[in-house]
This record gives sequence, C-alpha cells and structure tokens, in this order.
Amino acid sequence: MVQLRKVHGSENHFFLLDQSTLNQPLTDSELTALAQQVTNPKTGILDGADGILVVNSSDHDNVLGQMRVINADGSEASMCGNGLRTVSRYLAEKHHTNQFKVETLTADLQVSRQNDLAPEVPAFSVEISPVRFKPADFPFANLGDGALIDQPIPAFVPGLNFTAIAVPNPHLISFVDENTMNSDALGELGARLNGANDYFPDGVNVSFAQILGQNQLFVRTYERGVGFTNACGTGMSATSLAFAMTHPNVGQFDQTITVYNPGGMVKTQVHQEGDRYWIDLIGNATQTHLINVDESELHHANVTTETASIQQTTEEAAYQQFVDQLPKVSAIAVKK
Ligand SMILES: N[C@@H](CCC[C@H](N)C(=O)O)C(=O)O
Repeated sequence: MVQLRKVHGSENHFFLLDQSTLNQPLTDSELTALAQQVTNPKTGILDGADGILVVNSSDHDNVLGQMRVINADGSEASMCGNGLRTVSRYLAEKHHTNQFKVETLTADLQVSRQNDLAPEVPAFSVEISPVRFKPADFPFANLGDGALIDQPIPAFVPGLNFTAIAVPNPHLISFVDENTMNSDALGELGARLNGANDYFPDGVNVSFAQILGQNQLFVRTYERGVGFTNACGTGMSATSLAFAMTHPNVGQFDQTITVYNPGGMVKTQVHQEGDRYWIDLIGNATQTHLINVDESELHHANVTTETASIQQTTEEAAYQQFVDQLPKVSAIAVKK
C-alpha cells in the first residue's frame, strides 16, 4: 500500500504523490494517465482535482525534493504556486525542518513555514521565479516583438488591456471592472487561447483582476490544462507583479498585497533588483484526505472508491472557518 494525499491551496485541489515511497516510479505516460483518471470527477475520487503534484528525490544542494506538476488534462506545467506550498508542507513534515529549497522544472525555489493563518490552517511562503517577459519565453506570436505590458488587444476583448508575464509558466492578465469580472469574457477568452489559436501555441493561463483598494486585488483564473480554477498561485503572483508595474499608485513593490480569490485569500510581495523580479506567495497548505491504495493501481491509473481507502482529516472544516471570516469581496462562487 502507498499513500496519496488530497491537498489544496485556496481550494486549488491536487493529489500529491511521493514517488520516493514507491517500489517503481511511474513512467511519464503512466503519470499522464493517472492525472487524467484520478482528477476527473467522473472517473476519479473525491470530486476530482486540478492536477497531481509529483514529489521526487533531488540531489541538488540544500534541496529536500523535486516537484513536478501534471495538469488535469495530463499536460505538464513548469510551475504551480499553490501546489508548491502544499509540497513544501509535506516535505517540511517529512524532514522536520521549516526552511529549505524545492527543485522545480526550471529553478530551485526557497520556501519557508509561516505562522498558521488560523487554528489548523498551516501556511507557507514560496518563491515564485524566474520571471520572464520575452515572447519566446511563453511562447506567444502575432502580438509584437517585445514584452506585452498593459497593451490593448481588441482581438482578445475590445476595451481591455493585457500584460503577459511568465513565472515561468505563462500568464496573461487584465485589470477589469466588476461587470466584466462577472461576465462570460474570461471563460470565452481562456477557452479560445487554450485551443488552436494564432497567439499562444502552447496555451496560456488567463487571469482577470479587480482592484479593490491599496494593495488589494480579487483575481480569477482560467487555467491552461484545467479550465476555471478556484485559485491559481502563479496567476495571483504574476497579477501582483503586473499590478505594481502598471498601477504604481495603488500596487506597490516590497509591500504586502492581499489577493482574494474564489477559494480564499493569499498574500504576495513583489520584488525587483535591477532587471530581476521575483514574488513571495504566502497562503494555506491544507491536507484534506489521506488515501491508501495499492501501488499497482497507480501504475494502471485505477484509483477509485473501490480500489482506494480514504480517510478525511479535520483541516477542511478549519479552513472553511478561516474563509468565513474573510470579507465578501466577490459574487463568484467556489467551483465544486
Ligand atoms: N494552479 C497552479 C498552476 C498550474 C499550472 C498551470 N495550469 C499551467 O499549465 O501553467 C498554480 O497555483 O500556480
């Protein structure tokens, strides 16, 4: 028997699999098949999830493990901010330490345990970097040769400006009013840019943000490989950076920015040193279920209520109490 975990950051749900506990790590095609099966609410368990977080051993200095991110559709992402917080918690508890690095596809990132957000709501801070702006880094095409910062793109949505930031997974961001936030525009644009299209051949995570006040945002994201999510950690980080770059009167570097999302709230801090940018993302790392399953069911992408035994923790109730005391800033409901 091996143990999977169901985890979330701001209700962005994942199954976490530590491959170092297996007799035989899954091949890439087995990981793709497992992600597609277990995260699908119809074929998987526990109402599915937005992806799987794969923890592997790392041989890098001062690094406790490697994280890979497989989206619900089986594609691999270079980064996941909410996922990295939950992987950090898992590794912190496994190795009894609170400050270390985690290897990701492009960088070893600094993480640290923070004060709990509320009783039984553990929190971690994770570094989001490297930050890139060049078209080749996304990639994107037919949108000019340079960085895309606060540009009108009528072909996307007339009247809206867009900023493209890779952290290093690709994000497209627009600051919108409440009516636009509550309209169909985000779903339509997200679906369009994540199908065959002339602009983002590998797809892109699309976020709409409402400015609520000084260093305060509400962010909703349509994710590549997923669709609408309750929260996207890298999306909220990239949006915070876009906020400080394009609205310096209300969004500030090196200050705490509060970012509400349909699943709760995180804090960010955006930093710049010369031409290097990075973001600290701070939020919950919640573990809702422990799932015991025979290793062979993972290799055969067959994790179901028949093959797995599932134990719920008390952490979701504690998380809901934390969310209930947050200000109600949007009518957009949590995706079930
Ligand atoms: N939800 C994640 C991002 C997951 C990856 C994304 N779908 C992509 O393909 O880039 C987050 O919290 O950052």
